[in-house]
Amino acid sequence: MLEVQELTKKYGKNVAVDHVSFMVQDGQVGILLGPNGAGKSTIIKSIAGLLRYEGGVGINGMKARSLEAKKIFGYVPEIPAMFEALTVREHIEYVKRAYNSDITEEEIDALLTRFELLDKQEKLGNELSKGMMQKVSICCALAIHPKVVMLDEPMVGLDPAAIKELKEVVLELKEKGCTILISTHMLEMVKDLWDVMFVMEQGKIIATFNKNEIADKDIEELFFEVTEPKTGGEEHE
Ligand SMILES: Nc1ncnc2c1ncn2[C@@H]1O[C@H](COP(=O)(O)OP(=O)(O)OP(=O)(O)O)[C@@H](O)[C@H]1O
Repeated sequence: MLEVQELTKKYGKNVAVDHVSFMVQDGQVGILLGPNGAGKSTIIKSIAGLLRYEGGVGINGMKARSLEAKKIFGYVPEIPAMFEALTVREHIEYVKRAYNSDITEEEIDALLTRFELLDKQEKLGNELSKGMMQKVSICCALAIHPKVVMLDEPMVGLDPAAIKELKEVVLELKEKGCTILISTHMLEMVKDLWDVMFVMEQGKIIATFNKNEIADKDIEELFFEVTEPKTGGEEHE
């Protein structure tokens, strides 16, 4: 379970995230949606512990900054960061040891195969394309057998095969009872994945939708219902 309480982040005088609270339950996929600059990455980076913020973040009932919480928490950043001198496989081995993960060599092989990295496992971090880095970053997050996973714009830069694989991985994690939070503005990509959707605008959550409460409405329909009237109205007045 992921719980965010009254999260506020200011960059100088700019309030990027303004008293935001939300919750994603076990076995649910939460989607953070919103236009550029809405505050999605700031929320994600705050949850991941990369920023100082006001408010509270809970991971399975533990404080997000605690070591126990970090052990069960996988994070795929918007911009992947590689160790230049480690190979693809060494990245995963490194994470395995750092987190004391029980992932087996066979599972690592399977993960690399899924993301078409098996034949690239000896490539160094500084020899990878952006998409390959993104895939390594996803594999590293999965290698710790996480209970909570957060993905910041994960589809950007991935090829269609990797997008398909990632969607399947997300659904498998969900089946296992993991909590997943995905930040995106690519509505189409998360259509079949989401359980709860938080629509952001200017640092605030302006609408929350639960999939089981919205009948057969389309995710795009819902998004534009809450975001369009303001801009549309202004244009016609
Ligand atoms: N390091 C920073 N220093 C100062 N202001 C920042 C910084 N990072 C983000 N901001 C500001 O915080 C606000 C929210 O930005 P954020 O990156 O969280 O939005 P986003 O919803 O993730 O956007 P995008 O979809 O473009 O990634 C914006 O006004 C942005 O200019």
